[in-house]
Amino acid sequence: MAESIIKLPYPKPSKGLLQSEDLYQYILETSVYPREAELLKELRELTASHPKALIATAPDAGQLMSMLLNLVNAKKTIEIGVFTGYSLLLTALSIPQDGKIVAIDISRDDYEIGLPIIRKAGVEHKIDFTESEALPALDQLLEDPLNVGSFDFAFVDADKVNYCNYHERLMKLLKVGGIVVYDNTLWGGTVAMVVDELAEEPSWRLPYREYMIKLNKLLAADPRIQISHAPVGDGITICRRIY
Ligand SMILES: C[S@@+](CC[C@H](N)C(=O)[O-])C[C@H]1O[C@@H](n2cnc3c(N)ncnc32)[C@H](O)[C@@H]1O
Ligand SMILES: O=c1cc(-c2ccc(O)cc2)oc2c(O)c(O)ccc12
Repeated sequence: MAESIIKLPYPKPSKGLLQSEDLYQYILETSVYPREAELLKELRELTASHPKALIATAPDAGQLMSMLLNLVNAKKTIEIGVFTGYSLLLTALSIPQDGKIVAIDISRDDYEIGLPIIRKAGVEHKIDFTESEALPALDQLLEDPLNVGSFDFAFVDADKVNYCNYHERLMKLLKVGGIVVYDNTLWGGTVAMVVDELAEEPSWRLPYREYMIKLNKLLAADPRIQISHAPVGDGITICRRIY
């Protein structure tokens, strides 16, 4: 109930994706928040006071991801872009006790904000956090032949400029049948905007729009994957490696 009266101080990433913000709130309040694990809610609420709260993974996208993790019985996963750990905790809660997550972020600082809640959830043992640029970290994983074709699931939510580079590496790390989810693939609806509409957008957001358009074309043309471009959160593209 309280959720409906909390006003966020920034435009929500659903902007442009649904018919209205009210409809997005309806989805969150009817179908997402009531099913959200208590400690995930605690982490989301803790993150809401962070100056960069806007970049956290949207809870409706997280809910779909959790279902995908369960559907493929994911045990060995990669997360690129941790921030305070909403999607990380969600993943850790969705995989079995002996599951493992290679979590990569250039900074540990924000991860440490959420870490006490991850510990309270009793899932820290599933997480191998690496403070690094993601590209060299993925290249290092690829050096071990045991990692090649071994991951069930990956979530990419970091520097948009490198998503296409991450894709090439993840195609090698994922097993056939494995899933990679890319976040922000509708970039606030801007991917479909025409020049006049883009004039309303802050200029710093425009390069990210270009990266997402490039990624969307690359994914649509990649015969190694089956895809679904889902308008949840800020848009996610679900890719299943088929060979
Ligand atoms: C959108 S946030 C991730 C949100 C997170 N998935 C969540 O659920 O809250 C992006 C994160 O990517 C990290 N990042 C940016 N560039 C990176 C890079 N080159 N390699 C790894 N992490 C990076 C940032 O430090 C930031 O924490
Ligand atoms: O506004 C943002 C910005 C990012 C972002 C930009 C550059 C990086 O190196 C990492 C992240 O990511 C966002 C995001 O994931 C989101 O869901 C909403 C907004 C933003």
